[in-house]
Amino acid sequence: MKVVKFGGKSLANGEGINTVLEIIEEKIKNEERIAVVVSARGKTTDQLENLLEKASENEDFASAFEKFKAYQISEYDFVDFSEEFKNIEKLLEGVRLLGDYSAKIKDQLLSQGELMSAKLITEILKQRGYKANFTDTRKLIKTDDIFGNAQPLDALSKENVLEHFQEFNGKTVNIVTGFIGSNAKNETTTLGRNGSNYTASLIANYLDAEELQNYTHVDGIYTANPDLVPSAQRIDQLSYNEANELANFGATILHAKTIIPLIEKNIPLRILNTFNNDNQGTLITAKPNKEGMKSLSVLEHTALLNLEGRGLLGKSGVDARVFRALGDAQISVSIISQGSSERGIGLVVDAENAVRAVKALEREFESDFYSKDVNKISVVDDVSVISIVGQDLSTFHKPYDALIRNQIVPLLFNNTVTGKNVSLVVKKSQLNKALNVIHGEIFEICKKINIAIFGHGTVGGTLINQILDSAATIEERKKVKLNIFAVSNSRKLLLHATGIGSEWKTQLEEAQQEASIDEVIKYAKLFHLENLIAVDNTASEAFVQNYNKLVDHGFDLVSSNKIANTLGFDFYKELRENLEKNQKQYLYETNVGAGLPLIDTIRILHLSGENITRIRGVFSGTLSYLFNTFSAEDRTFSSVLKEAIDKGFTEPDPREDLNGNDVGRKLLILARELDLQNEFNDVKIKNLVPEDLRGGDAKTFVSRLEELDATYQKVKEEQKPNHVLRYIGDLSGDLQQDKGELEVALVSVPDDSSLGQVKGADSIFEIYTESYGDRPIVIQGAGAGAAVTARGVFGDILKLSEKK
Ligand SMILES: Nc1ncnc2c1ncn2[C@@H]1O[C@H](COP(=O)(O)OP(=O)(O)O)[C@@H](O)[C@H]1O
Ligand SMILES: N[C@@H](CC(=O)OP(=O)(O)O)C(=O)O
Repeated sequence: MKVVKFGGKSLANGEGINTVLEIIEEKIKNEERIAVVVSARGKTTDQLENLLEKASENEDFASAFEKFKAYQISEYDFVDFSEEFKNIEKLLEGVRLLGDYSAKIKDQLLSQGELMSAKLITEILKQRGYKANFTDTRKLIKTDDIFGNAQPLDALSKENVLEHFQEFNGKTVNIVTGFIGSNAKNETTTLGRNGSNYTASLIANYLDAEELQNYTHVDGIYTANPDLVPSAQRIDQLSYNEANELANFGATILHAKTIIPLIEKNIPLRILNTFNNDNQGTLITAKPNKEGMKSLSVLEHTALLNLEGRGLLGKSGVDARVFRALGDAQISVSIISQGSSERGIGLVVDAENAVRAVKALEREFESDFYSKDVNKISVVDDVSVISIVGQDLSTFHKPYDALIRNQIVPLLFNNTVTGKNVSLVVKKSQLNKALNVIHGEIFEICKKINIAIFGHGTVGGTLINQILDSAATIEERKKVKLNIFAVSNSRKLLLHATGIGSEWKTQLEEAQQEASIDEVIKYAKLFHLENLIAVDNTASEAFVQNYNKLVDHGFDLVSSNKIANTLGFDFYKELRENLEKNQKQYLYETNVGAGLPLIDTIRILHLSGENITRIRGVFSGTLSYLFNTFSAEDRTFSSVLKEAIDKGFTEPDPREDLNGNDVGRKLLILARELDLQNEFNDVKIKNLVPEDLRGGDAKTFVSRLEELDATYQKVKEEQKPNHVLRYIGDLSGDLQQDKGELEVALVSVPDDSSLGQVKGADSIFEIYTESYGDRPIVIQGAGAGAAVTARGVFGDILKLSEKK
C-alpha cells in the first residue's frame, strides 16, 4: 500500500484537480494499492479564516461566501455540498452575533475545507466508474483537546484506521481528509496549518505503507523557499533527520511533525510536483547524506519578547517561571536567548500569541515589577526567524559577515549544541534580502552585485558597455553576477531590478523618471537588492554631496570623479569616518594615473609601514604629450599645443590642463593617501598660462596660442645639454609630519632619466621609499583615456565584489 497525498494548489480548480485525477486514475489502472489523503482545495483554508475574521468583526461576509461556494462547486454541480455550506453559514452567523470565536469553533469551520475536498474527489471518481470511499478522519484520528494544534493519540487512532481500512479496502480507494481529527468528546480538532501531510504520514505509519508520496506544486524540497529565494536549488535526497530539522524550523512544505511517524516504520517519503511529471522530486529516507545538507527555513510570523531587569542576574528559577507561565497559556517558545546580564531574556513566540504571552509574563512577574527586579517586558512585532539547518558555528562568520555588509543586523542569534543549526531573528522587512544574502554566501553560487552608475559620458558609457560585454564571462569564471540596476545622468534615471541591457542609452533618454538619488535608494530597498555599489563617473561637485547618504544606505563607492578627495580635509575625514561606521569601502584607483595601479600600490606600501619619502611624476597625459613632443621635435610650442587640441587630448578649454590644477589635485590625493592633511591651497602650482591670457573665453585663448611661443622657446633653449622639459608633480618634505610639500612645476631633466624617457602621452610615477633608497619604484603607462579609465573603474568594482 502507498499513501498518496495532494496539497491545496494541486487540488485547485482547472489544471490542478484534473491532473490529480489523472494521477489517481493512472495508479488505479496500474493496480497500485493506494490511499489518497487530500488537503482543502486551492486557498480554501485561508478563505475560511478570512470569512471567520470578517464575521467576528461584524463585516458583511455574504458576497465573499457566495464566491467561496461558487469556487467549491465549480463545474461539479452533481456533488452536494449543502450540508457543508449550511455548517459554514451557521458557524459564521454565530461568530458574527458573538463578535468572537474560540479555537474550537475555528477548527469546526476550517475542517469543512478538507471535508469538501475529499467528498468531491470521491464523487468524481465514482462518477467515472471507480470504487472510491469518502473517509472522514474525524472518525479515525483521535486527538487531545488542543484545538488548532491537536496531538493525535496513536494507539486509538491506529486501531481505528486499521479497522476502517480492513472494511473499506481491497479494490476501493479511500479518499481521506487531511488535517482534521476529533477529541474524546467527538469535537472536531485540527493538527495545525499545513497538517495534511502529517495526517498522511500518520496513515502511512498505521498501515505500514511502503511509501508516502507527497504531491505538491514545487519540484521538491529546495535549499530555501523558492518563492523567496529565486536561486534556491532542489535537493535530491534528504535523511529523515535533516528533513525533520527543516520541518521543525518552519519549511512550510512539511508540517513540523511529518517525519516522526515515518522514521519508526522506515517509510520513504517522496516529494513530487503534480504539475511536473518528469521531475525527480526529493526522496527522504533513513540514509544519511554523505556531504551533509544545508538549507534555510523560515518562521515568518513571529514576535520577539524581551524580559529585562537587573534582578534577573543570577536569580535562580527565572527560566522555569517563564516557561511555566507560557506553558500554562499554551504558548510555545521557538527560541530563547539568555544573556548573563541585566538585559535579560529574549524569547521568540508566534506573532498571534505575542499579546497573550506578554500578559502571561506580566502576571507571573508582577511582584518582581514591584521589587524592581524586572523593569520591562517589551515586544518587537514583525520579526522572522531564519534557521540555517546544517550550519555549525565554525563557518557561521561567512553568512553573518555578509549580512552585516548588507546592513542587516540580526536582533538575536542562537545555535543548537548538538546537531548543526543556527537561527537568526531579523526584522520581517529585511527577511527577503537576508535570506538571499545568506543563501548566496552558503551555497557559493553566483554572488549578485547590484550596481548603480551615475554619469555616462565617455568614461561612464564605456564602463557600462565593458560591464555588459564581460558580465557573462565573469559570471562563469568568478561566480559573480554584475547587475547594473540603475543608470543616471543629471536629468534622468533608468531603473531595472534585473539589470539593464544593451539598449540602455535609448531607454534612459526615453525614461520618465527624473534623476534622483533618493529614488535609487528607495528602489534598491523595494527590490531587496544586496551587495550595492554606487559608481560616480560624473565630474560633478554636487553629486559628491550624495556620497554620505549612499554609504548610509548600504552602498560601497567607486569613483573616477576626483572631487570628493580634493575638497576640504574636513569632508575627506567625515567621509572616511562614515565609511568606517557603515563598514563600507570607497575605491578610486582612476583618480590618479587612470587605470595604472598607483593608488593601490601606494596604499599597500604605506599600510605595510614602508616609509614613502617622495612621489614624483608626470601626472597628466595631455601635458606629457605636449612636452614630450615639444622637447623631441623642432617645432613651436603653439603648433604642438594646437595639434593636441585638434586630436582631442585636451579639455575643451585647454587652460584647464595648462593651469596645472588637475595635476595639483592628483598630487593632493596621493598626499592624503599617506595620511597627510594637506589642503588644495598648500599645492604650489606653476600655471603654464601667462597672466594676460587667463581671462576671456576659450576661443579667444586658442586664437592667441602663438603668444606662448617665445616664453617656452626660451625655456627650452636655456636647458643644459641632453635635457628635456617635463611638467611634473612632486610630493616631498618630511612625510612623517602632518603636512608634506606639494609642488607642480615645469622642470628640465636628463633625457636618459626615467622621467626624461617617457614617450607619447604616457604618465609616469616614481615612488621613493626608505627600503628602495634612491632607486624608486616606477609605474608607467597610458595614464589617460576613456577606455583605460573605464577599465580601472571596472577593476575597482571587481575588487569590491570579491570582498562581498
Ligand atoms: N525548502 C523549501 N523547499 C520547497 N518549498 C518550500 C521550502 N520552504 C518553504 N517552502 C514553501 O512550501 C510551499 C509548498 O508547501 P505547501 O504550500 O504546503 O504545498 P501543498 O499545499 O501543495 O502541500 C512552496 O510553495 C514554498 O512556498
Ligand atoms: N488545509 C490546511 C492543511 C494543509 O493544507 O496541509 P498541507 O500543506 O500539508 O497540504 C492548511 O491550509 O493549513
